[in-house]
Amino acid sequence: MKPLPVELDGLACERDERELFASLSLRLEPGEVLQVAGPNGSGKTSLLRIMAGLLPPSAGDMRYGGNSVYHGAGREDWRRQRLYIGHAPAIKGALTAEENLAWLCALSFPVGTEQIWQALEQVGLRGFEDVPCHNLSAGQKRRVALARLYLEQHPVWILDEPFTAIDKAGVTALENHIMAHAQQGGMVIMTTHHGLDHLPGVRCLDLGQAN
Ligand SMILES: Nc1ncnc2c1ncn2[C@@H]1O[C@H](COP(=O)(O)OP(=O)(O)OP(=O)(O)O)[C@@H](O)[C@H]1O
Repeated sequence: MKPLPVELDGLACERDERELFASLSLRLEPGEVLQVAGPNGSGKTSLLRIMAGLLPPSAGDMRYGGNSVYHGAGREDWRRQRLYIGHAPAIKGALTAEENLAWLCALSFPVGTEQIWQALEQVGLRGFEDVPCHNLSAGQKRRVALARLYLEQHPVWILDEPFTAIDKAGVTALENHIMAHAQQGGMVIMTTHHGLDHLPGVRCLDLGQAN
């Protein structure tokens, strides 16, 4: 499923009465990858949460296919279209990788055990399907969360620091998966301190220079 265009229209964010960014406007088309860059504290996570519809902007609007993602039917539609994976893996330690994925996907796109095992294999977790997640390493926990990118069908991915704690081979595999999603017409918005200059066509929004 191809996404519709995303438009940021004069977005601003204030936290604790400090302006992080203002007058942020841009348009993203299907097939685009946007890297949100900037120093620590510049507002990258805040912007991704605003774009995911989890934090209201202090000014401006964001539209998906022409409808505001903050109100009415546009809000509900946006939540069905976008997959947000935050910088914390957001998985439950007492549950296995398989149970975590079944639970996370049930909210939007119920999946079977076979599909979950295939996704866990894709992220290098074959043999760890039944292990409680508190017994996994930091990188393995993040891989469990990232397995959703192989399971769910959202056209827009919003990823906060997806490469954190991932080893070199895992980074390459994830970069390839992100680029393949874009080549199929999907859209990816992500923050990372990891350089992406080697990937063709990635747009960069630098919050360190946005004001
Ligand atoms: N829940 C919150 N309440 C108030 N202020 C917050 C909250 N979360 C973040 N902030 C503040 O907003 C600013 C931007 O934080 P944010 O996490 O968006 O930055 P970032 O660019 O993602 O940083 P990093 O590169 O360190 O992850 C920081 O000064 C932070 O203290």
